[in-house]
Amino acid sequence: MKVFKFGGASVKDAAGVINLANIVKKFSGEHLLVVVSAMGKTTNALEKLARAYFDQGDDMHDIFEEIKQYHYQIMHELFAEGHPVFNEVNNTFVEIDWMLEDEPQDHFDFIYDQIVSIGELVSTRIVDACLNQEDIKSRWIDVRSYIHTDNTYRAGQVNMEKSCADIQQDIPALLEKHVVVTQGFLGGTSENFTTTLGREGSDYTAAIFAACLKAESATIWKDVPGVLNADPKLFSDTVKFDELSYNEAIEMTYYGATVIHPKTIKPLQNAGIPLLVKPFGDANAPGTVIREMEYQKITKPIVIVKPNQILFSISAKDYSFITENHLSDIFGLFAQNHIAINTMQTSALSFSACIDTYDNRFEVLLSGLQKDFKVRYNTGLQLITIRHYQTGDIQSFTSGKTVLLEQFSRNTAQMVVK
Ligand SMILES: Nc1ncnc2c1ncn2[C@@H]1O[C@H](COP(=O)(O)OP(=O)(O)O)[C@@H](O)[C@H]1O
Ligand SMILES: N[C@@H](CC(=O)OP(=O)(O)O)C(=O)O
Repeated sequence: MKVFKFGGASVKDAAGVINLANIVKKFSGEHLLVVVSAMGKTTNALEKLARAYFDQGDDMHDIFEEIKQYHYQIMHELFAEGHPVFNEVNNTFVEIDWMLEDEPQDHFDFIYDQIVSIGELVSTRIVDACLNQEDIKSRWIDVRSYIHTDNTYRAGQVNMEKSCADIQQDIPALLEKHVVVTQGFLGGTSENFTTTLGREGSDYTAAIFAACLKAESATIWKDVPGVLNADPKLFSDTVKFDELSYNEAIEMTYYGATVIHPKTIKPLQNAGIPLLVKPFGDANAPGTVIREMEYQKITKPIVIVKPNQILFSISAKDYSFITENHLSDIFGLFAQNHIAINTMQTSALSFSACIDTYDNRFEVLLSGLQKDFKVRYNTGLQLITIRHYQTGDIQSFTSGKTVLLEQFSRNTAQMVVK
């Protein structure tokens, strides 16, 4: 069997949904499980809705209306009046309408997950209905009954053992007769609440299903020809990799290459399943195969630009050295606030750490650090990572920018720049 994952860009309009159905048709002899994300930029819009509801903003009904109209427009292009999918989608939207009628009682992350998750619940109803309309026998399943997480809302931690047990129990029989369609990015807690796995987490969902079902491969269909040496939205002279080792792919995604969610590779590597990254605009194109490779010679540097970075400089208040005890306290605070460090450096008197811009967690971390340390920080920075660099490469990426921190290992150069 194979697992396919279609992201927001591939189902951003009615033509995208039809294109998905045509790709699935090409694989009609195969057992297929299809993971789908929310349509287009729906998750961003739902994030705005969650924030507006939590803050009781005047615009919350307008934001939701726009989300509904976007989906209805696509549905009207795909289905005749009275098709049962209109009811299914309405029922999902109505749950949020009811929620918006009352004032928020729960914490933001919980509310976020209950609202944002409808993007995938609705997109999969539409894809499932379209496949059936195109004479592909499709079956919609609710992923929240299969991907079991703890209750860390917005960053659900997956219980692989429990998830795999349920996936293995039910899905193979369904695949005998149907293309199975399910939601990326979502999970369910033991109390039956909805969680999300972190932004862009649908790739990870596909990897979990592939690993549990011992798939022959997982394919993520993208708006790019495959994995390139840099983001084509930022650089014009990119080259595609025909093949990439799991190791290189993990390093790229860890440093911020957004083409694949960072958690995707591990379950696939552990199960020895290749990950194919292919263009949804040309289903016959080879794309990139990510697999186990003893050695890979990379001749063109890989460049990853991570925006919205904050650089901390932390020093003791009494001018003492940064000791291992200080470091232990500092790392403890980062861990308590679930904040990952993207790159770091120590000197005699200070410890520097570069992190993503998280909404409210940054303030909590800052006030924790300020109790015992002198803290300075810069926001709005970029972290540039260059893998397999030549010395001459660095200058071209930093010219005209102020370099606030730089670090070089044999393979990897990193610069935090303004
Ligand atoms: N190294 C890279 N190779 C290819 N694409 C990249 C790379 N780094 C970043 N990207 C970006 O990833 C995008 C595809 O991922 P994404 O937008 O998350 O797709 P989807 O939401 O449809 O799954 C591309 O449009 C491209 O801008
Ligand atoms: N819809 C979610 C999950 C996801 O993975 O989306 P995409 O596949 O479009 O990146 C998000 O935007 O974060």
